Amino acid sequence: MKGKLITLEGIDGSGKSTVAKKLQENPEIKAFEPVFTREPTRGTLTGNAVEKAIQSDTDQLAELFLFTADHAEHLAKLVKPALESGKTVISDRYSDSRYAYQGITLKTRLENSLEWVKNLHRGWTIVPDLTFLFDIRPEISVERCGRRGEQSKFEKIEFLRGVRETFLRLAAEDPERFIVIDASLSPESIEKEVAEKILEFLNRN
Ligand SMILES: Nc1ncnc2c1ncn2[C@@H]1O[C@H](COP(=O)(O)OP(=O)(O)O)[C@@H](O)[C@H]1O
Ligand SMILES: Cc1cn([C@H]2C[C@H](O)[C@@H](COP(=O)(O)OP(=O)(O)O)O2)c(=O)[nH]c1=O
Repeated sequence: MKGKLITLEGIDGSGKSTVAKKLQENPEIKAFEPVFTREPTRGTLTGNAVEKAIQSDTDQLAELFLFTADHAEHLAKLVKPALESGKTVISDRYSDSRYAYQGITLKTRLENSLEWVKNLHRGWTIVPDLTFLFDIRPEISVERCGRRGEQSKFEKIEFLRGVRETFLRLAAEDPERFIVIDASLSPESIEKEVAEKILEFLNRN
């Protein structure tokens, strides 16, 4: 039996991690014993490399390959084995983050950068069964990030506007897989909506 892969996507500060944490405590979700994970991975060789790249002025193409190497490692060591043993996997960020972020960072370097980045994944990635897009205006999410205290080089309003548009484009192209969430609402109402949709999906499949 193959398990289901559910991903949470959205720009920095859209509230993915907050909801992921709440889902982990939700008794009805817990009953399915999902594996919670994230990209970039934490504490791995590839995850550490990505962390250093994000904190420095790394070449954008090199950065794409580091994020993609981390995805390969994540798939091989965690996602694939879990799905093969029938488990549900819930990942805070996944391949769509590469399509949206690196699609933008590389847009002046590669012709049709979005397609190029998608093609790089073709043939070996595992496409999620369900993806929640936490949609929010970057003006709001960047302010939230400021309050959180972290600073990523990607947390710039103009840049995140492009990333948001790309995420929305990906969602429009694949409406069967994506559910777009209004991430400007309260954490409680977002968690309720996401949990309900996950339970509906898992009970149906
Ligand atoms: N729905 C929400 N409304 C207001 N603030 C929120 C909401 N969700 C998260 N936050 C706050 O915004 C910041 C970013 O949230 P976080 O979950 O870390 O976002 P992400 O994982 O998408 O980057 C945190 O300080 C968090 O407490
Ligand atoms: C997974 C991934 C993340 N990123 C970016 C998004 C974030 O700005 C940064 C770190 O991801 P993350 O730690 O998830 O940041 P946040 O909690 O703010 O959402 O890396 C990419 O550019 N490409 C990718 O493939």
